[in-house]
Amino acid sequence: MDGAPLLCLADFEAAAGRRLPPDVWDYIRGGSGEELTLAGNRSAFARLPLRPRFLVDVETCDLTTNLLGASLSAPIGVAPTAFHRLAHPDGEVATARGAGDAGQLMVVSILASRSLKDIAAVASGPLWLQLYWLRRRDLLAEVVRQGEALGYRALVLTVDTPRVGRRLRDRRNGFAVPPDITAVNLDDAMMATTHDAHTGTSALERHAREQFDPTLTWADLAWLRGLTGLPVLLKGVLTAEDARLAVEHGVAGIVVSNHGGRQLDAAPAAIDALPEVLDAVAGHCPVLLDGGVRTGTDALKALALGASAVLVGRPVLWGLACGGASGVRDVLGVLAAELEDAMALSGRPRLRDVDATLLTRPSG
Ligand SMILES: Cc1cc2nc3c(=O)[nH]c(=O)nc-3n(C[C@H](O)[C@H](O)[C@H](O)COP(=O)(O)O)c2cc1C
Ligand SMILES: CC(C)CC(=O)C(=O)O
Repeated sequence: MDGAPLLCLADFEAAAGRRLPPDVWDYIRGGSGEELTLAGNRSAFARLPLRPRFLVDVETCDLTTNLLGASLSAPIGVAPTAFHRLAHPDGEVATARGAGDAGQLMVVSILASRSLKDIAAVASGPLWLQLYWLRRRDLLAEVVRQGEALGYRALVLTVDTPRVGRRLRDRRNGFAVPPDITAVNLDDAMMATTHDAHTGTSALERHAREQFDPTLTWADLAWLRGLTGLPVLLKGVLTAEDARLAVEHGVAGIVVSNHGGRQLDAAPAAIDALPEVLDAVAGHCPVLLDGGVRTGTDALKALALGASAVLVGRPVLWGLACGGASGVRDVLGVLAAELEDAMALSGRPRLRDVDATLLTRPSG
């Protein structure tokens, strides 16, 4: 790693930005359109002050939790992001090592650049598998079967990507995935278009237009459920209406997410969408959040509103770029240490003490 100590996630971001090629850096950091939602994910956290309580014994703060049967050292996990080999030659294998060392959950993207098998072989923590609904259902089914056989414990179907958002940085850069980095769990021929660079367009946008199935509806979930006994979560839910439908369709969990501001620009900030989703879900399943979580106090705010856990996307790629597996472990470790600190300093030593009174004065 660089000489300067990396003390917070912003330090990892700055160091990663110095290491990665400019087009890869733009792909990772960018959002869609005017990047309003990307900015909103951060500014919405900044608008929420915390209400600390004092004269509470905070000598020991307990961050351990259980999510769908998995024990975690903290309610913090790795959001699914594509092609980790863009950030480090070992790719998702390094990420899985780092997340396992940190005792935290990793959600592996269907567009991972290392095999599900190699990732599972090094993972000491729980793995979930994220899916995009492909037009080639045979390939989708095969990935699900493989994931289940390898011990992945849940499926996370991303619903916010019937096509890829208008990511102008990638279009300007004519971004394409380098030829030596591929989504190895899918068919080579199917993935070939991800490598086609054309100025003014994004290869990933074109690829998704061809390969992602935009006709997906609620009725199709039954097909996925019929393939597997694994719990299915939906990622990308932002409204009470969809949350209610998700519960009616028997999902095991929901990830409130706007895809890190990369899909519909002007979608609400993730933390702003969380309360209406939690309200609609009414405790029927765990609700997680991702989007803009950069500090322990951000995580604390999401937990105070009722999230079961938070996931981080870009920060994990920063950690990977800075130091492979140990960089990922350190990013997750810094976030957990900051959360522990925030719990102590706000007088909430156990996760069950982290409730809405941290944000809003109780009535009466
Ligand atoms: C480079 C990159 C690749 C991503 N790839 C995927 C993906 O393959 N599947 C998916 O469901 N979400 C993907 N996402 C979205 C993340 O899962 C997550 O929603 C988002 O990064 C969270 O916001 P954060 O980066 O502010 O933490 C990607 C995000 C980034 C930045
Ligand atoms: C190819 C893309 C759909 C991967 C992704 O989810 C992203 O870049 O945000």
